[in-house]
Amino acid sequence: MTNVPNPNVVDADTLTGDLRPLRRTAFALGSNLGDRLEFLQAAVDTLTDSSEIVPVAVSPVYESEPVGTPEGSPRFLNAVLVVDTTLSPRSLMERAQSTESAYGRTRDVPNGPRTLDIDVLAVGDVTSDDDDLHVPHPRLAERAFVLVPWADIDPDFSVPGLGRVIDLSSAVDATGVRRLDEALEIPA
Ligand SMILES: Nc1ncnc2c1ncn2[C@@H]1O[C@H](COP(=O)(O)OP(=O)(O)OP(=O)(O)O)[C@@H](O)[C@H]1O
Ligand SMILES: Nc1nc2c(c(=O)[nH]1)N=C(CO)CN2
Repeated sequence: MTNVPNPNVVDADTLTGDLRPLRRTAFALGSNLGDRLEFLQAAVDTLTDSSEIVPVAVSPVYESEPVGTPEGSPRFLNAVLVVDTTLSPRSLMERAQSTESAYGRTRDVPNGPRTLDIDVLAVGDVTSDDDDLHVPHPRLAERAFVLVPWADIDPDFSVPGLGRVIDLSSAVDATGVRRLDEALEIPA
């Protein structure tokens, strides 16, 4: 049987202007290679350099030991960027991946050190179970390095199927997730 598009399913990217819903969206930013703070700032600048992505807040920066990475991997800096956007989860992931590539992210060693890692955490109340796109991000509820910064800036956001960010954050062990004095900026 051929694959006939379902006329009742609207791809948000094909809609224009006011027809597209504006969705509260969060990106997780991470770096454990090179000038980590500079790479996180580059991610904020690049992701928000679009009329379709309106920055809402960027979290403080946290440092933590790497979780689930090869022995001897360097420590991570992590932050969360919250935006409002009309773009679909897939467009957002494509922007995240092109931004990672622009700042030297390679994928040669599984879970190896990376200049920049950007995950799409959640896009409003949308869910996706495609093989290459899981939204909300399937590992977010176990990651203190994601939930602690996210709770700083959007505690009441309700993650589909999981509940409020602040409640998820309170439920994880945040030992070793250390807030730094250095701050990221949202471009003017
Ligand atoms: N919500 C999502 N955000 C970003 N990538 C996703 C998402 N869902 C699925 N992926 C897929 O995950 C693949 C691997 O991404 P990546 O190499 O950045 O993983 P990772 O950061 O090492 O691990 P993790 O996903 O546990 O943070 C990507 O090619 C992408 O297709
Ligand atoms: N502390 C910390 N550990 C990790 C991180 C990360 O961003 N921070 N990202 C991973 C894969 O994306 C695996 N482990």
